[in-house]
Amino acid sequence: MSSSPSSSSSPPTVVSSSGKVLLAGGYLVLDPAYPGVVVSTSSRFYTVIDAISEPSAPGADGPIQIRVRSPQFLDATWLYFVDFAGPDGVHVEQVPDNPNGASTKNKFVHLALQRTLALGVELVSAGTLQNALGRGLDITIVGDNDFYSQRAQLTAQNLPPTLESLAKLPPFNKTGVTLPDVHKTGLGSSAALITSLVSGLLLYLKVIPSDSFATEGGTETASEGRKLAHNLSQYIHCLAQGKVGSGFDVSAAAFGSQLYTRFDPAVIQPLMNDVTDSSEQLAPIISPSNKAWDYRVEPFKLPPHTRLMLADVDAGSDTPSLVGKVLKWRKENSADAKTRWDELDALNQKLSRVLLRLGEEEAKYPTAYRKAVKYISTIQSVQWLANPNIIENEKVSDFRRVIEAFVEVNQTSEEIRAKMREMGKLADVPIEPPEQTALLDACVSVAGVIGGGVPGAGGYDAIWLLVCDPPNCTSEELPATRVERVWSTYKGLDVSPLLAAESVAKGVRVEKFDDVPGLAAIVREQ
Ligand SMILES: Nc1ncnc2c1ncn2[C@@H]1O[C@H](COP(=O)(O)OP(=O)(O)O)[C@@H](O)[C@H]1O
Ligand SMILES: C[C@@](O)(CCOP(=O)(O)OP(=O)(O)O)CC(=O)O
Repeated sequence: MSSSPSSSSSPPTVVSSSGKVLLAGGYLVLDPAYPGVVVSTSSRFYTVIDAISEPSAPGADGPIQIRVRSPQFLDATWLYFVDFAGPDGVHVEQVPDNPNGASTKNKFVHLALQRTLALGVELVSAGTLQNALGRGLDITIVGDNDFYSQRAQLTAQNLPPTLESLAKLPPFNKTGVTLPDVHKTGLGSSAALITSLVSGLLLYLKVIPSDSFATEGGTETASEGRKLAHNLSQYIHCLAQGKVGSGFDVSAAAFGSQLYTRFDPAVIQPLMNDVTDSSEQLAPIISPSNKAWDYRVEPFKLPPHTRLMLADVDAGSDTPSLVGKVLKWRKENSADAKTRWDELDALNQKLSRVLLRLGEEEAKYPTAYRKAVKYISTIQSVQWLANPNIIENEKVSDFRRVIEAFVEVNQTSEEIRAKMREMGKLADVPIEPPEQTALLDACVSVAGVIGGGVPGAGGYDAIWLLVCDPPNCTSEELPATRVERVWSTYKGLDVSPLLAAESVAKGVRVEKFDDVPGLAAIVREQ
């Protein structure tokens, strides 16, 4: 913006939300009968909201302005005027952000501003909201590097595609391209973006209490403010995407890792008309007290001393076209599809149960658990129970039971892969295409690798692995190092690791501006 007003001196509001990986339950999770195993990632989206403190021209009393910038991209500044005078409560209109009158559009950002302010008017009144907005807002949105492919940046710096190289890149690295041209890695950028922006606005404008994100995610424990932010984000995300997906990505961004059961899309149907100023009231529908929000978020997390590894595979698949074909096959073969989905669901649930059980084992028998992880971390999974000596250890039963549970994770994830491949063949969809099968087989046979698969809809996008991560090991001893070696020398596909691990924080989190490495620098640069 050419005449950008300066920002206030108090620290800005910073709200982040996590990315997602659907470990198990792809396609099935579109149906409320089947839960999905969702892991939220340490890679996050950050929304930074600051007040505009001075009039744009001395003495001028201009309109309320909201400027949104995504400094990782070219041509990514959007300026909006907010008007409370019209008949519709609140109107948010994009205006050119430079004297030439040219500016790109961002439907996701525009709808997030428009619908969040509209809900705010209903919940706290137009006057209160106007006061909270003051002269306007300066908003910066950034995503951790993992959300976008860093291949070009690594090549430009002559760095190999390894975790070590990725760690050397500056935080919130510039992509050098416009948003439509960026290569996404599949961590759910739009869901994380919407959830952090909506949550940040609700908090900044005091539509929800300041401690809304102090409690953890999960439908039992989450605050009403977190649930409101989730419901509103689900609605805006569906509207911006022009479709209602299962919503597991927004749920991961809001609540963190979980077993997710989708909501009935009928709840938001009355609001799905894409008119900027709809006369339909949002609050009665979006409110967490609306019983029609029937999603379920059950606790889930990966076992201790294991590590999620993700890799982006530089080929890419179009999720909506895969989904369309699988759902068509399901419709045309309903009896067979039901049997197969029920079988897959039983395996998905078995996987989540045994992963959770491992967490309980660690809590009860930390020493035996640690020893078991250390032991299997140097051996291929097929050999984990092969050595008869492991039953001669002292504390034999705890130690062996932990190993057996890891074997069950391994076998179940392999069975899920097989069933997904079968479904892919029947529906004529490359859910786990042969190139991905070869890559996964190579990875899963590495010593200390517990299991793996293609996340979400599958295709040529990415792979996930769960590997042992025993404490007090040198990097050479770690399974992750061996996996990285496989990836970096792999010939069949171009495999590039992502830095993300499982998020320790559950979904939306309030951040301290100066504590997030690289955030202040990118926000302050103009
Ligand atoms: N850093 C960002 N800043 C602003 N908008 C973004 C950013 N990243 C993604 N988006 C929005 O999300 C849209 C991409 O959405 P979508 O194609 O659904 O991606 P995904 O599969 O990652 O969720 C972009 O067109 C843009 O509107
Ligand atoms: C098929 C699905 O169940 C899972 C798709 O998961 P992905 O992680 O593949 O999704 P994208 O972020 O759109 O690439 C569709 C859904 O649940 O919405």
